[in-house]
Amino acid sequence: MSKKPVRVAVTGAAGQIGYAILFRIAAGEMLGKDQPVILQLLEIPDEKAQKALKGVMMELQDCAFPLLAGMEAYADPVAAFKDTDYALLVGARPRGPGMERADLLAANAQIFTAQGKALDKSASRNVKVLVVGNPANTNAYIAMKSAPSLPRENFTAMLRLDHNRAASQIAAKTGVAVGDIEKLTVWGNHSPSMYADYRFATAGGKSIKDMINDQEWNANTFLPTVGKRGAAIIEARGLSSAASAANAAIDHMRDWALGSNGKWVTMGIPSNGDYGIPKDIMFGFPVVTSNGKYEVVKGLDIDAFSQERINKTLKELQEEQAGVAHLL
Ligand SMILES: NC(=O)c1ccc[n+]([C@@H]2O[C@H](COP(=O)([O-])OP(=O)(O)OC[C@H]3O[C@@H](n4cnc5c(N)ncnc54)[C@H](O)[C@@H]3O)[C@@H](O)[C@H]2O)c1
Ligand SMILES: O=C(O)C[C@H](O)C(=O)O
Repeated sequence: MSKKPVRVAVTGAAGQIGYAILFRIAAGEMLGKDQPVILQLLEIPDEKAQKALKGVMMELQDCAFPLLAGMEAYADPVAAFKDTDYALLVGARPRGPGMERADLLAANAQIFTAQGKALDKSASRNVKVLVVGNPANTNAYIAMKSAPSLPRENFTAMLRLDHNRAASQIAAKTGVAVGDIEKLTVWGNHSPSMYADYRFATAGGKSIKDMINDQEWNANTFLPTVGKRGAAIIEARGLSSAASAANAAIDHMRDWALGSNGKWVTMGIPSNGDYGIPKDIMFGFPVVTSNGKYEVVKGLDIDAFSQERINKTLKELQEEQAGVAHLL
């Protein structure tokens, strides 16, 4: 017997990431090849954006995806999030060349307050929310705080792109297959302050740290490369990353919904106080997922270098949070 369709809301559905993600969701790459989906697509109430969204929907229709059980366009978040089981909050103002993420805070705070309230009002009580729109951690924090009747652990931010970028840089450095890398994580904010940590990582049971054995490369090449990758892509394309961001969002939601089979993945989640991160800070942590839930990997040793990096990214998040406190 075929499964009952689930509802997947995607905001910013006519944008770049929307165009890269919707077809993959409808093809079953996010929730499984046996899981029908109904897409609830939100765009701003603007004629051009709504028309572009209609065009994307025409293309989705033309794919004749067997798993696409329905789709609808919306301009109102309360309607778009009605009964939704998954919400991918992508729509936001993307950073352009030379623009700092902090500049985006105020503009995006309004969007995520309204969307948090809308989720609170109309989404499934079990909704899994992933915030992709930048600044992703703080936007996720705002949405969570604006949705007091939903469990706080339902709100997450995307650190998976940083995780995947880190894995690929390590694979290129060591020659191991990227798919063999395990126990990698990225702590903190989705910003250049994030701390990609390969101290526990292995490939084929061998320590990545021992293979690299070069702290100078870690501090002066690896971390800046991963941290500034988003800016490097903007510089190269004139547009922020889209296909790789969509891919990371699919990875994040798939692992959350279907489990990571014991493997570590990185998710931005509201802290429960682990590793000294104050409660509710939306922070990248190593997690293992199963049965639709995530568990922080506990008991990892934090050395002096790591603590310094974690403190730096935490401080940035606390400053971002303080910057929006008056809106909550
Ligand atoms: N977390 C990450 O790793 C990561 C990676 C890449 C991009 N991003 C961020 O994702 C966001 C989207 O990127 P993009 O390239 O798709 O941008 P885009 O400009 O191509 O598309 C964004 C879309 O969102 C829509 N939108 C804006 N406000 C909205 C609202 N309130 N409700 C619904 N829709 C709204 C816009 O009309 C637009 O169509 C940006 O904030 C970008 O910085 C995050
Ligand atoms: O930095 C950005 O605004 C783009 C995005 O967050 C990215 O990491 O590619």
